[in-house]
Amino acid sequence: MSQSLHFVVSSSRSPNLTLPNRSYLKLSPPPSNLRFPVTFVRRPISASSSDVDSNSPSKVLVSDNGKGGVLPATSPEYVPPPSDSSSIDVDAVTEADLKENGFRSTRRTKLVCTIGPATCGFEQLEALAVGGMNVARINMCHGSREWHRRVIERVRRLNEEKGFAVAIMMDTEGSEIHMGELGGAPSAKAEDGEIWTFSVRAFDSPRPERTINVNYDGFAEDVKVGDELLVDGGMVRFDVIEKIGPDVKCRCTDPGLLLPRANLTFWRDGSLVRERNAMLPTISSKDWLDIDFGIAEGVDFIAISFVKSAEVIKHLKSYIAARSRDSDIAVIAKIESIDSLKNLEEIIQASDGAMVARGDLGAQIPLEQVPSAQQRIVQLCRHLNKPVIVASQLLESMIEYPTPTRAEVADVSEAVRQRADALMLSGESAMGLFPEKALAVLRSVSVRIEKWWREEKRHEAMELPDIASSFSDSISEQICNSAAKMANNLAVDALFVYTKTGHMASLLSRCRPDCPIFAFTSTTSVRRRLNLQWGLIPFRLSFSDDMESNLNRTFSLLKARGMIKSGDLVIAVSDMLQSIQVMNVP
Ligand SMILES: Nc1ncnc2c1ncn2[C@@H]1O[C@H](COP(=O)(O)OP(=O)(O)O)[C@@H](O)[C@H]1O
Ligand SMILES: C=C(OP(=O)(O)O)C(=O)O
Ligand SMILES: [K+]
Ligand SMILES: [Mg+2]
Repeated sequence: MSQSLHFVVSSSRSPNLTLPNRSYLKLSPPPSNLRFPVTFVRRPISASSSDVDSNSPSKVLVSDNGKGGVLPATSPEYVPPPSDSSSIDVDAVTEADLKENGFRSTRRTKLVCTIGPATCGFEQLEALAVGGMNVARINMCHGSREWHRRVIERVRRLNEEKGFAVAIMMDTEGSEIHMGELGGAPSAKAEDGEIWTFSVRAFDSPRPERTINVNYDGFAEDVKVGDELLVDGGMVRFDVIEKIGPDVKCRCTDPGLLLPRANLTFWRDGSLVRERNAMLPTISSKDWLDIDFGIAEGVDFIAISFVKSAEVIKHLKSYIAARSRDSDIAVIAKIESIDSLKNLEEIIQASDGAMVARGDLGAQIPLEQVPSAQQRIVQLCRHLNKPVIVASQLLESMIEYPTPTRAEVADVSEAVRQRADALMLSGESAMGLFPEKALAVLRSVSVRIEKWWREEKRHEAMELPDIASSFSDSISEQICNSAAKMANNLAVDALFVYTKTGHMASLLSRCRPDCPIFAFTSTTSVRRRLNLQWGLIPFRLSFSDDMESNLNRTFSLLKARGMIKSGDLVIAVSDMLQSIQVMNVP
């Protein structure tokens, strides 16, 4: 059976348009001069595309025999066609994935990799991109600006030469209290019962034995004898036993390895001590210099550590808007402090996205409260239509071992099941022994859990609240909600969205539909930014206000590359023409 359908939700959108009433939103009958004959064919989800991974980047590529490795989906020699106004930009890995596995099995959860000494080379970065890295994160806590500049350059070159759209996220150091450099040593071992001195004094090299420099001047004033000092949220513990001027003497109670620049917190009667250190600025003077660096380098995201209030986010956004030409750097609020949990909704509202920074969060609130905080942050971000990253210790054991613990796989699964936009690797990719394998685990677990969720239809009946702030936005939101619902009900192969700013694409992503979302946008920076959002496959394509010609061009370009085929069922929406169109690819 086939029949013709055509949904058009009225005409074009203009910011100044005042809409008379809601009857404006209507489904028009098929016009007699229907130029898009729409054939609607019902078919089962599994009819055409395989949900099973084959030899693709989505396959489980990690083996614990020590030999397993990432099998690149494409040859490293791949050179994408030159981009001009008549072409479409998509990376080789996505292209191969779509061709080999069909739309259904594309990965929806995005992957962020922290770049460090283990992954900063061009080939290493390329291996990560081939392995599915969507965003490269540089952490300004470590390394020099010159080091970070070279990483950014390599990622940019990779994008240009190989057609990737890997975005760059710069993460600020923030005013955290941390240890100094250990005089060049990679680590220092603290044994049970040993007395160590923590001091704001700077020491000459070589560092005196059992002495640690602390970066915060008020340290000795804030701590009290009897406090507990936690290194890296409890990897090593000390009791404060004596204060002598700037020096704080501590006895080790939980032995372990001290790493350079490890984070320090102190606890009194079971709670985090918040004295003068609570007054430290969220963005330090060093952070402002790093932010200037990030703006000059044109990074895509700036993640702000230890956010306490929405004000700091608003302040930074206006700073960026005044300095960055296109002001298109997105600001990500890292939720990792008690204050950020208190002001969560307004912080997320003010930001362009959030990160559940579980490392420091778990050092600021009792560990057993971290999972519920994570769930709350992920849900709130989805309600407010902000991308959310779940970060820290997802595969911590893979810093040293080629295979994850079962508990780590369960943790990754839970984040995917919560439908977070993105998962992040920290030490696993920055300085671990198996960065590509860790990425492959995130990839295969994501694909498998997403598939499970679709099969089981584990849609929690999440009623998304209305978030539009204008009637025009409300139309976009309703169109996207309806289009996503239709896409599920009709089991379409893909949603297409033509979007200039990316807003409509994010509204579709927010619905977490069963099919992938092909997001067509005319600028490379928007394309890169969309790479952080759940379910979006961003393409760069120059398009016009004429949806008919956009669709025809897209179909022929994608067909020529073998990424779609005649008969695929597609729903298209756009932010120029507020419409929902259902059609088979001609
Ligand atoms: N640019 C870098 N240079 C050197 N080491 C780095 C760099 N980035 C990250 N690392 C290493 O990887 C570890 C994990 O990274 P991350 O989680 O981002 O930092 P942190 O542990 O300080 O919060 C760091 O502790 C550090 O040892
Ligand atoms: C991601 C985090 O921040 P950073 O790695 O910068 O400490 C965290 O604390 O979990
Ligand atoms: K940081
Ligand atoms: Mg942190």
